[in-house]
Amino acid sequence: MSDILHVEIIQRRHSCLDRSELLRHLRKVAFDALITSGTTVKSFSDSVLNEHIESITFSELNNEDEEKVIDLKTVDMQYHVYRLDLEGQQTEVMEGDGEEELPAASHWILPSAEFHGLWENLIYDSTIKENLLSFMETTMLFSDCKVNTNIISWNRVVLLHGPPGTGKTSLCKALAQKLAIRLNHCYTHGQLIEINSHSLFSKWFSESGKLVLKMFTKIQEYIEDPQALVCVLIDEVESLTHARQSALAGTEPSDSLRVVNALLTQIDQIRRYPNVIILTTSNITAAIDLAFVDRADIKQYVGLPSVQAIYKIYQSCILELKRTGIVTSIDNIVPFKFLQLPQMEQDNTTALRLSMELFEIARQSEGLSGRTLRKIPFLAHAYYVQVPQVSLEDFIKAMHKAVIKQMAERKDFPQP
Ligand SMILES: Nc1ncnc2c1ncn2[C@@H]1O[C@H](COP(=O)(O)OP(=O)(O)OP(=O)(O)O)[C@@H](O)[C@H]1O
Repeated sequence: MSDILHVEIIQRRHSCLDRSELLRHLRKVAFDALITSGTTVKSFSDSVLNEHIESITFSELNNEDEEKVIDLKTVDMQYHVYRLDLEGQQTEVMEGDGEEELPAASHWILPSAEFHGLWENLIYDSTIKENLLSFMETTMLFSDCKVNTNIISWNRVVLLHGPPGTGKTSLCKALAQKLAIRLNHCYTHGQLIEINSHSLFSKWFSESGKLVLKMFTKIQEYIEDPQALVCVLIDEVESLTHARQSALAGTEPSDSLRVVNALLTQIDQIRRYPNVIILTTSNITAAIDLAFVDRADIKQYVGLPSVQAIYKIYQSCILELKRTGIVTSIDNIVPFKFLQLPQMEQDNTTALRLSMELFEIARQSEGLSGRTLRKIPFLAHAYYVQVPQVSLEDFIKAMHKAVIKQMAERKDFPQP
């Protein structure tokens, strides 16, 4: 069985070429026989491609191996042509009983420009991303082929849990976007609806389970379009448990129990549809309602990044600052796997020396969440650089100081 190489093609907005015509043309153009996985090509020697295509990205499904060189002749290429939606986030409001408007959910059409690159920029050591994607692809295949759910059962519910700031919400959004791209032979577009758990259990909302019903009636409208892949994201599902427990303990009106039950019933109803997936997250694993845990097929723990992942996150930040001209240097940070090679010990290039310094900073950053790590370069610049351009060497020094400061500040907020 040959490996699959996904070729994701973003068609320009003004392009009116139809998909098959575009692909026919693309197949005629000779690309380099060897390509590095993850490569994005933005300009082409062919004028038709330049006019109609914004970019092409080549990526292997199970490729955790950065810089892996792929021979295009040996792989099975799967093409995905799509356009990015520019509308961005829309807020769905519900009218409460007192006619006040409550923000109940956020809504995006997928693939959205807002989530472009999100998947690639989430960095984990394990194959979390790939496992989630193959799980979802199997789900969709089984639904498509109408596998009898009384014989083989699966839900369409994913639960990501773990400490705050580890990228769970972003991963759900990125997964929805990736599915909308990869499954675009089945669905013309995706709809992502992020249910606002806070407002769901707010005083106003919990006054009536009717608002939950109203919200799901709206979601149902999207589901009824068979050409749409509908992804429902429920963040912080532990608030659901909290609401149920408070209701049982009598500290909150029993109405909130009705809201929780209404929500669970609605989830059960919509997860039967072949074009629906439900993505949920929680920061407090122990507190998730069992009623909910049982519904999830995938319960994936998302933890704090390891040194290797931290190094890669920092590397991507530096690359971005180089792209934008803030960090100036001819040297590049060496990919993590090359740092480990024995022959590197004899190599004393500036790039290697700086990369080893970055590795040391990564080591000192262990324990920080992905959210904090992505702020370090900003803090480094704001506190210790303060000029429009800086050399890579000085910037790495500034990052080191920023990490030391961050670690010292954390001591003021001891974690339980
Ligand atoms: N492993 C990671 N790789 C790259 N970036 C990450 C990683 N983890 C978190 N981030 C970045 O941190 C930010 C916060 O992520 P996100 O809000 O998705 O986390 P979360 O786990 O849902 O947090 P919370 O539970 O507090 O809502 C995002 O901008 C994301 O890019």
